[in-house]
Amino acid sequence: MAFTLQRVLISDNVSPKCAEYLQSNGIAVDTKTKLTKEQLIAEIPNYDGLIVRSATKVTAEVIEAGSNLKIIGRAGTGVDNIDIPAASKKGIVVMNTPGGNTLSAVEHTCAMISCLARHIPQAHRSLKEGRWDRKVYMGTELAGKTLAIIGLGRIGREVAKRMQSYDMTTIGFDPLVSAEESAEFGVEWLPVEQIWPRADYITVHTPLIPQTKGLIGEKSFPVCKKGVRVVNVARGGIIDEDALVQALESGQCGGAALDVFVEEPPTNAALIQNPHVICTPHLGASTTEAQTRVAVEIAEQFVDAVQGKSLFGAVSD
Ligand SMILES: NC(=O)C1=CN([C@@H]2O[C@H](COP(=O)(O)OP(=O)(O)OC[C@H]3O[C@@H](n4cnc5c(N)ncnc54)[C@H](O)[C@@H]3O)[C@@H](O)[C@H]2O)C=CC1
Ligand SMILES: O=C(O)C(=O)COP(=O)(O)O
Repeated sequence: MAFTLQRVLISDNVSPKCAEYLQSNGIAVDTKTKLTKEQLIAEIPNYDGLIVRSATKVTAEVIEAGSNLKIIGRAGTGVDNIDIPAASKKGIVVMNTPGGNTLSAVEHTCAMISCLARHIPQAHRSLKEGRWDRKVYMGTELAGKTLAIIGLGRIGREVAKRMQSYDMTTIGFDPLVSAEESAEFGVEWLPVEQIWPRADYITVHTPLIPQTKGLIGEKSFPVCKKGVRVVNVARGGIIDEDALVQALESGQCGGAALDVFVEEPPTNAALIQNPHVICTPHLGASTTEAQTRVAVEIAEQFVDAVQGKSLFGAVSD
C-alpha cells in the first residue's frame, strides 16, 4: 500500500532529525508544539500526517477533524494518548517506535530504585538547604532484596538483568511470557498473587490498558510486605494514586519512585508532596540517544510507508 504524503505536523518536542529526514524525502513539515486542544483541531485538517510524543492527546475528536489525515506516528513507545480504534475506523495508520527508547527507560528505572534505597533526592535537597542529616537518611542495601517486575517485555527484562548485578533476586509476572523464557533472563515467573507478599521492591513495565489500570491498588497493597517500595516508569494509573497515598501514609508502602502520573503535569499534591515520594517529570525517554533514535525511526517508517515498502511499527486495535 503506497500513498502520497504532503505535509506533516509535528506537535511535540521531537528531535529536529525527524523533520530533516522527512524534508529530504520531499515531505513538508511544520513543528507546532504546546497547541491547545482547540488549536490542534483547527490545524489538523491542513495535514495528512501527524507525529507526536506523549503530550499531544490524539482523541477521537482530533481524528474526526483530521479530514486529510492518513498516518499518525508516535516517536516513542506508549500509544495510550492516541485513540487507535477511532483512527482504524477512518483507515488511518498508527505507528510507534518501540525499542528506540527502551534503554533510556531501563536506566531511569534502575536509577530510581537506587534513589529509593538510599534517599538520594531527599538527602541532596537537605544538604543544599544547609543541613547535614546523616541519621535521617540511613538507607538499606539492595543486595539480598527481592525485586518484582510486573511486565517482562522490552523494558522489564532489561531492568531485571541490570538489578541482578546488585545481587537482587528478581521475580516477575507477565501473562504473555512463560516461566521458561523468564528463567532465561534470570526472573522467577510467579502468578501475580504470589508476587505481592515476596517483594521488597515492585516495578511496573506494562502498557496502560484496562487490565493494568490500578494493578497495584487498594487490594494489592495490604497483601504486600510492610514497607514495600514501588516504582512506576511506565504509565500513570498502573499504580492507583489514591491507594498509594493511603499506603504511604499508613507505612504499608515505604516509598515510591514515579516518573509518570494520571495527569501530567500532576495535580495530586498529597502524592507529590509526600516525603517518601521521589519523582521526575516523565523523563524516562528523555536522553539525547533515545530522542535521536525515535525521531529518525519514525521518520524512516513514514517514508517506508509512503513508498509502500513496509508498515513496520504499525499498531492496530
Ligand atoms: N517513562 C517513559 O518515558 C517511558 C515509558 N514507557 C512505557 O513502558 C511500558 C512498557 O514498555 P515496553 O517494555 O517497551 O513494552 P512491551 O510491550 O515490550 O512490554 C510490556 C509487557 O507488559 C505485559 N503485560 C500486559 N498486560 C500485563 C498484565 N496485566 N500484567 C503483567 N504484564 C502485562 C505484556 O505482555 C508485555 O510483555 C509502556 O507503557 C511504555 O509506554 C516506555 C518508554 C519510556
Ligand atoms: O515512549 C513512551 O512510552 C514514553 O512514555 C516516552 O514519552 P515521551 O516521548 O518522552 O513523551
